[in-house]
Amino acid sequence: MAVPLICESPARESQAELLRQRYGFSAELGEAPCVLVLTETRLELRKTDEPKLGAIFVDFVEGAAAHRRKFGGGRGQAIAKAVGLKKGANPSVIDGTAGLGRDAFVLATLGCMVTLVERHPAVAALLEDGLERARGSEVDDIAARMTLHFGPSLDVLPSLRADVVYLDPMYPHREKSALVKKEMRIFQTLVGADLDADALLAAARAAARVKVVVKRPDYAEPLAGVKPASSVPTKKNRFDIYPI
Ligand SMILES: C[S@@+](CC[C@H](N)C(=O)[O-])C[C@H]1O[C@@H](n2cnc3c(N)ncnc32)[C@H](O)[C@@H]1O
Repeated sequence: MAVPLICESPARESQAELLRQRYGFSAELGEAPCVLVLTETRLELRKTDEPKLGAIFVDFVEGAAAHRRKFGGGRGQAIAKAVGLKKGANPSVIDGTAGLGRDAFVLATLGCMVTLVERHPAVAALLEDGLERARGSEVDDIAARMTLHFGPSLDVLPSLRADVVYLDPMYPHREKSALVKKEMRIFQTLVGADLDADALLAAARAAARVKVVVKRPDYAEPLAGVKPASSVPTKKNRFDIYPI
């Protein structure tokens, strides 16, 4: 079902129409579980039957992204260690499952050139909007290191090459953690589980010069059942490392 996109700002109706055409959004609200709303200032995703959950949007300038940029631990963070951000080394990275771009933003903040690949049209549109708002802001230089490709990684990866390919596919949540954070609930309604994720490992290996890094929940099997050479653990996840 096409995600509807409605426009709350008369001044931005032509931009809304451009987004509908580019990503195949519909102009009718219909009975879709989620709706994109173009407000005066940003693009938001809302869950239609649970409006109290609030909205999802991409914000690289303020909020959690700003907090992590300033106080997140820099190159000491597990993701930086996994990707191989040693002193002076800024590997190029393809993020093959970009989502809301949080991990990609962390890597770009630390100096990596990051190519983001996202196949879900609503998520790609949110990312595009977040990147646009980052331009000309205090994180302009970081946004300049991020390039977005809309499409499935299995199609896009063969034409790309980078030192590291990073993957973070959605993983079916355990029964008990079904009451995941409100944001995840909206996101899961929209995107669902990435049931074809296993196929990504081989495509990622073909595109990477140095290594593939896969983020997994700590309780999850390795991607495609392939044992990594090593892992960097965090509180709830781990980064599995596959050297080339
Ligand atoms: C768990 S989220 C990634 C979160 C991301 N690491 C972040 O920091 O915001 C997974 C995302 O990958 C996307 N995705 C999954 N498989 C993909 C594929 N084969 N090609 C492109 N995007 C994919 C999903 O649509 C979803 O948005």
